[in-house]
Amino acid sequence: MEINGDNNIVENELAVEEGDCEAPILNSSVFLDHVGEVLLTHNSDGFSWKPLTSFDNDGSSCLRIKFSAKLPNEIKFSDVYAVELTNYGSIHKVNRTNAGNKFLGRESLDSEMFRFTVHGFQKSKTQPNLWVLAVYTFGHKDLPTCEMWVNRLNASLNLEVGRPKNLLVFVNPLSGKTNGRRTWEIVAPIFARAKIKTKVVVTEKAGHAFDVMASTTNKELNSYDGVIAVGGDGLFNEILNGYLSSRYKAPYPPAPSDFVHSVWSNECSLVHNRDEKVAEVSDQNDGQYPCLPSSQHNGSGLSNFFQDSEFPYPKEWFRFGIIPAGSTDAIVMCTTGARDPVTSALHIVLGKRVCLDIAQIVSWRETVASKVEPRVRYAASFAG
Ligand SMILES: Nc1ncnc2c1ncn2[C@@H]1O[C@H](COP(=O)(O)OP(=O)(O)OP(=O)(O)O)[C@@H](O)[C@H]1O
Repeated sequence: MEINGDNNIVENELAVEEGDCEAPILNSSVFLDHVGEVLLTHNSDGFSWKPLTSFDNDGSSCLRIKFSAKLPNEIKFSDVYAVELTNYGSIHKVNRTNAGNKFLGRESLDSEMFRFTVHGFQKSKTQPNLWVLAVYTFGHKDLPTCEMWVNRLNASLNLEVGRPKNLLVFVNPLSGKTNGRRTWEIVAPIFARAKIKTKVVVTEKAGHAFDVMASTTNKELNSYDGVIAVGGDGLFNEILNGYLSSRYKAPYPPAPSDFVHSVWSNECSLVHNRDEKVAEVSDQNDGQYPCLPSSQHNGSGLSNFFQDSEFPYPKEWFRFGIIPAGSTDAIVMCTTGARDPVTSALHIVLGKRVCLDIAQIVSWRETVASKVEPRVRYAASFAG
């Protein structure tokens, strides 16, 4: 490790393995707010720091040690969502004084300097599914040093894959107890810091999000990395249904009349009440699907999904997110495991994802003109 006399950055070329094409490890002596002077090190997958002032060895006789030990001293880039230069200002340093006195072992000193801030999260100790914002502010007397760290850390963040850059956000102002707008105001700064562009649509009535999703052109939809619901389960389902209603091309299962006809012609055992149009397969056929007309049943139908030439599979994944503001929020309990808007926002900006199974539910209804028409709904399952 090298630190020059002025505490400026020194590239530690020796730390780079031969043939390693990653950026060389970078070390700097900087000040970490509320901790003091540290040696900050940029690694291949994150950064870490070590206090530069000596501490008592036993780790128990000085409050300062206890204080420092509470903080993590290594952060992975996968857990960081923004790095920014902050204004010139105070850094609180902790200076050890009265070393022999364990109750007076710390003194806080403020210094003015240039600063940069790293935004990440920490898991709550009591509820690991709950993520809380963590902010690390570093300071140095030279602006170029801070700028260099910001550039270097941002360059590493840019290598993180799967993070969204542009999102369509629906806010239901009436969700829960009219929580939607307030919830969005709480989490919007997280998206802004992460430099994620958001187009926000505040819904005006039931069905608004469905209509927007169904009528948005595929070209416009392609410009987004995903769609976020700030609301409850109802809003999420509306978005999902609006998205799929005009785009999903799977064939429907047979109408009850086709089903009954097919079953009779195949002489399958069936209990059928013509009046109620209910068909039930006997035990003998449990777990099979023998009575579907072959013309209508072509497996899952997934091969037809998104084969619309206007909607070529644009991205490997089109994502749906939910920031809970509703009255039950069952979906987030299955995804993040915490009914907390900040946790959800962090999952989204960091590009975390879970697989989503979609079930198509078709029910048949008879119209006034005695025509049987399908009524199609989609439901998401997060079982994985
Ligand atoms: N501006 C609006 N005015 C009235 N209804 C709306 C509006 N925006 C969305 N909705 C409808 O409100 C329904 C419920 O919304 P949401 O799921 O966000 O909140 P919620 O309080 O959790 O409700 P629920 O428990 O019924 O799901 C949605 O299905 C949607 O159709």
